[in-house]
Amino acid sequence: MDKLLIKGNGPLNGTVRISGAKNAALPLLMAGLLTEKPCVFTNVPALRDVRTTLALLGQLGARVSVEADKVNIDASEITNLIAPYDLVKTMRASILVLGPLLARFGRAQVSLPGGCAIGARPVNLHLSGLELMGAKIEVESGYISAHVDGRLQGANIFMDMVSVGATENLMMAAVLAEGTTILENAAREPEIVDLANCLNSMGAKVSGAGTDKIVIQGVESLNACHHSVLPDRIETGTFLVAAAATGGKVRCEHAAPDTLDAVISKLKEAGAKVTYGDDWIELDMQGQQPKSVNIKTAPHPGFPTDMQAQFVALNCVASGTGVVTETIFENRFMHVPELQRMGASIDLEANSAVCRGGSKLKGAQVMATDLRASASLVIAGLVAQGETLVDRIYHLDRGYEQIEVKLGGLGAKIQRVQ
Ligand SMILES: CC(=O)N[C@H]1[C@@H](OP(=O)(O)OP(=O)(O)OC[C@H]2O[C@@H](n3ccc(=O)[nH]c3=O)[C@H](O)[C@@H]2O)O[C@H](CO)[C@@H](O)[C@@H]1O
Ligand SMILES: C=C(OP(=O)(O)O)C(=O)O
Repeated sequence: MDKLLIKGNGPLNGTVRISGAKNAALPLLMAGLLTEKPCVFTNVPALRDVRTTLALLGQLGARVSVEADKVNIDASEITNLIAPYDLVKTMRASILVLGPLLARFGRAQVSLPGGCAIGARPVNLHLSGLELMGAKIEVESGYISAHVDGRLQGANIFMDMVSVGATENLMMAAVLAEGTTILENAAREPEIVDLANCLNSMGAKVSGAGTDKIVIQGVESLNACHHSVLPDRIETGTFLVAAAATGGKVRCEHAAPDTLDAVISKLKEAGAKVTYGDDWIELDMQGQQPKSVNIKTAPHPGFPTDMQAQFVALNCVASGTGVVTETIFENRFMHVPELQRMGASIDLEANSAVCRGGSKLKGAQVMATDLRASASLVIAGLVAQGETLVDRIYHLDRGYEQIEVKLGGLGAKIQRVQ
């Protein structure tokens, strides 16, 4: 099993190219199921989750080809409407085939994703929304079986929690439904706007994406698409935090700074100089020790839960005490015991991590437990004295494209080992 070996060696410096966003690419690729016309996606990141998605689409009968960062999907001949446990268990976003398959073919069977390390992550909002659109749904033997007589029907759907995945699934179902669907209390993440833009380029009628009320007028069929995936705001934020933690200066290119307001504001509060243009962002820590910041995660435009672990690592080496509160997932502090193994001073109190800064971290063997927890251990390893060995980096490979190569380009001493 691959591991990362990191030798803490001072400030990161240089320029890094940001990849397309995992969380935009996965729903976009699933949207390829909505049409029999060819779909071409560019700026698709080379990630384990993307490979899983393409395997899933292939298993359903779609023809898929990949040339560098370009993915072609031809879903004209779907032969199978079952998303099996083996694939769904490795990637929860597999649930996003449900809306498109049901909308286009009137039935689908998808394995229940089940819980995962960061929380229970139920899919009740996905299912109740589809039921309001006329789907009959049964959950049996670990599978969701859904069917609809005729077409899905537009509906008024109020989601009592803000869910990115449910908003995406229901939006994809609604584009081919008969009549108008209104999604209220919708998630407002930039990846939802990217999906809506892509669907509209295929002939869908979606308005309001990026607000909490999305209105979708169903159409009978969708056209081909050619869409470039939004840059990854979480990958960008991770490199910026790594630069801040090491006292360095890093410029991220092919980025989307307008998706990073909450993160930029916290980096500035930590003492970093942050500058940006349309598609680049640069952080300069000017050799200074960062200051601890308080953070509370929230749905967009609040502070993203996917950046929480990286800021816990930053707070550990900053000056002062910072309180990091997680409000989205009930078990998203698994990086804390691993950071403690490296000498971090953190107390867990309910859903908050009280991070006492100023720790001199020491390299250790640590275990990645989920995607962003892994990123926080890598950041800690870059700052720690001596060698850090991060085990189980298959989590990291789900969401970061060649992180060791990109960090190496910024001067880090990091290598993938067996
Ligand atoms: C592939 C992808 O885009 N993943 C992102 C997506 O995950 P995902 O779409 O799974 O996350 P959600 O926004 O759905 O989850 C938010 C909260 O709602 C709860 N919930 C969700 C659905 C539901 O039917 N019932 C329910 O109770 C979840 O357990 C969680 O507590 O948004 C999360 C929150 O920004 C991010 O951390 C993930 O990186
Ligand atoms: C939690 C994440 O992803 P997923 O929803 O794919 O598990 C993440 O990207 O941090």
